Amino acid sequence: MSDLLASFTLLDLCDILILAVIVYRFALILKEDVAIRLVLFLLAFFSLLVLSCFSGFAATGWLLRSLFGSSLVILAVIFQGDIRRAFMLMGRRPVEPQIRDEELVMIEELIKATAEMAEKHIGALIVIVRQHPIDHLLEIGTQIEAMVTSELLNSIFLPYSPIHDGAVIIQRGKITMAGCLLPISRNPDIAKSFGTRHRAALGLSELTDALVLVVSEETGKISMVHDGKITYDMAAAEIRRLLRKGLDLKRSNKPQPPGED
Ligand SMILES: Nc1ncnc2c1ncn2[C@@H]1O[C@H](COP(=O)(O)OP(=O)(O)OP(=O)(O)O)[C@@H](O)[C@H]1O
Repeated sequence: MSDLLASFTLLDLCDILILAVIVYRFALILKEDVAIRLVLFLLAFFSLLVLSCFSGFAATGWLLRSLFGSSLVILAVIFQGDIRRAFMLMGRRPVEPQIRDEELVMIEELIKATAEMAEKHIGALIVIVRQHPIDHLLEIGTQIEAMVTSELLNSIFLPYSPIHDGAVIIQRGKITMAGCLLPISRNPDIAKSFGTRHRAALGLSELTDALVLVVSEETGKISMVHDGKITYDMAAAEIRRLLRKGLDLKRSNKPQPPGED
């Protein structure tokens, strides 16, 4: 030990300090963005390798030369997560919602109807059933079996229509009921500004996976409710995006009957 200390020079001290800096910088680099990390890592590595060749830093030179031999393996280990992600992205096609033409038409009808009703401040509540059945949660209602069209939705919710109060239910791409009472949410955190129409939408969405569109009679704003959450004052593009996504998820979760795509 005393021999070791006696032969310890200033050069050795610098050598150890350099090693400490390399380890420290290396730890910091790992926290940064992958591309920057890679460039910085390679730059630091080769600069130090060259430096150590022309200086007397034996330990640093030895370490870097040893590392250089297996640098590819080391890089693969350090960046394994990023490399895996890059390969996965390379092999993956962009995910577009898989949605049928009839559903696209239905979505456009819903967007048209809600926009028209919002403009005229006609209140509306429209439930789009996905996987969970909701029949046991509906109190009253009138059975209908009709295509989803903006004209029909507009006329159902007209104030003098006998079935304008309550919710319209859309199942399997058809309007199946109107004038339905939904369970009201008991969530105390719902903003006081939301009345029973919005609370009914929230109540159903807390119990099922249905998507619910609400047009406020008072403000003329359109909201979408799902999973017990409300997105208030939505533009048509956002409604379209969420409906497409929601109906696509419905399909991907559900076992397909034979013959269906
Ligand atoms: N449980 C329910 N299920 C379905 N619809 C309901 C229910 N309760 C109330 N509604 C509908 O909401 C209407 C009353 O809306 P209210 O003004 O209380 O709510 P709101 O959330 O403030 O909506 P708006 O912004 O349109 O006024 C009723 O006329 C009825 O059509």
